[in-house]
Amino acid sequence: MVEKRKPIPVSEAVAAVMHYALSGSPETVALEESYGRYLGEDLIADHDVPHFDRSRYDGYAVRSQDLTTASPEHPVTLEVIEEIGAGFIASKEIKPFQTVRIMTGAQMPDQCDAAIMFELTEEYEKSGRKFIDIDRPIKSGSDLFHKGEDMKNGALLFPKGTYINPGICAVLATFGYASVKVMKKPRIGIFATGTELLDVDEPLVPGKIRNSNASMLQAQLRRAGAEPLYLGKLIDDFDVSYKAVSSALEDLDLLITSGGVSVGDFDYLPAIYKKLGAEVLFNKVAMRPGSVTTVAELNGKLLYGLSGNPSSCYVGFELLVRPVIKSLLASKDPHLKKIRAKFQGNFPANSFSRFIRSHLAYGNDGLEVVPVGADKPNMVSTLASSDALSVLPGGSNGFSKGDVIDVLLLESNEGSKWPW
Ligand SMILES: Nc1nc2c(c(=O)[nH]1)N[C@H]1C(S)=C(S)[C@@H](COP(=O)(O)OP(=O)(O)OC[C@H]3O[C@@H](n4cnc5c(N)ncnc54)[C@H](O)[C@@H]3O)O[C@H]1N2
Ligand code: MOO
Ligand SMILES: [Mg+2]
Repeated sequence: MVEKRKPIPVSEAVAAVMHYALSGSPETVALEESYGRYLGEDLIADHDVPHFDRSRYDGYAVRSQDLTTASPEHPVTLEVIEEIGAGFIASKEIKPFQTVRIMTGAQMPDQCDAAIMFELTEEYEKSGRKFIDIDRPIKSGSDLFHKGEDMKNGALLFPKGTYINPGICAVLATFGYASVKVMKKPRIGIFATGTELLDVDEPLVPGKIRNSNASMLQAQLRRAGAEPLYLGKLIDDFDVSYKAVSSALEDLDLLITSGGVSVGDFDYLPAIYKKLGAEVLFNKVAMRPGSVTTVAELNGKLLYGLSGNPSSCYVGFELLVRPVIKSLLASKDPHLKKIRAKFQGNFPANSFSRFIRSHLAYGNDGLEVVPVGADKPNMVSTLASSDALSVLPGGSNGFSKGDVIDVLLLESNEGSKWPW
């Protein structure tokens, strides 16, 4: 008789896997390799940025107290005594009613407290000496980049686990990090099971389909910040699959299989977990797609039996594998980013929670979430056009256009804490 599985709520499944989420360790990479990685330590400013007052414009460095009476009728005249390009510093003391030409970004002379752009001055020569006229008062501090205004010495800039975007690369360079401590990429193995599977470069034949889950999972793993190790496809044979799974575990943080996890005659994963002595945390989750998602634990390592159906595999990954990877990457918000948006579909009541492949759109009245098409679990086309999942909790009366619902973002580097 076929085994009757007891579905557990999505929240319980998430809690069960997060119980085994380990913290990862850091490694050092060159700054140029750090983009897209996650900080392996808190980033703390060890000096002010900028570390000196700088001119905002190509113009003149002035002493604002010289200009308090300046007006179009009575401009104030200053003598120009030298010129400072970016990278140079003043060599002379600037006395009352003196000024220096200064270029954008150059260090302000100590005696000057403001800059004024060339365009607001009149320059002329008299008896071989250079002068400018200024026809307005200048506030102390104006048109400067002030010492420490960007980042203050001692400030915690970004905590460990922050995703390194191009701006953080700039900050790292600013503080002299030629090499950067980043979190090691979790090493995640993938097997695609199914005798029906053809390799991507094989021609179609009756009864067989190309293996799309392996490519999809590798991309999902990369998007989550992990290093995928594709270990190949396995035919639906117990001995072959058992041997492959048991020998793969050693060198991995976590193992994913796709397919072979339901109650079919050739679904061998449940029996493999049994023979391995792994503890099955759950083998049915009250969600669609992905209800057959099974997770087992062996010596603290998680074995994910994701569904063979592409959409079920995809959703099972995003809800249950991604947060474990993000924890290994030191994220404090490891779950998919959750926002609220106006639902643009109509779905009947369902006892299982539904995660509808969707697109987030910017409507005239705010964010809208639009189901992208048929929601059958075998479909890959709808995955291709999804950047969000509409969350329709189980046990409700159904959802209609205009309802404001939870939406999970698939492409965001931000995340959410649990519970959503
Ligand atoms: N009697 C029941 N039958 C099924 C149930 C159930 O509860 N009772 N659950 C259904 C649900 S829901 C799902 S989802 C699937 C899950 O099946 P498995 O995870 O065991 O996966 P397979 O049977 O191996 O394959 C399912 C489907 O996916 C295709 N597939 C598999 N691998 C790949 C791949 N790498 N790339 C592309 N497509 C793949 C495979 O050919 C099948 O069509 O079970 C239902 N049945
Ligand atoms: O629930 Mo299955 O896992 O739809 O696709
Ligand atoms: Mg099956």
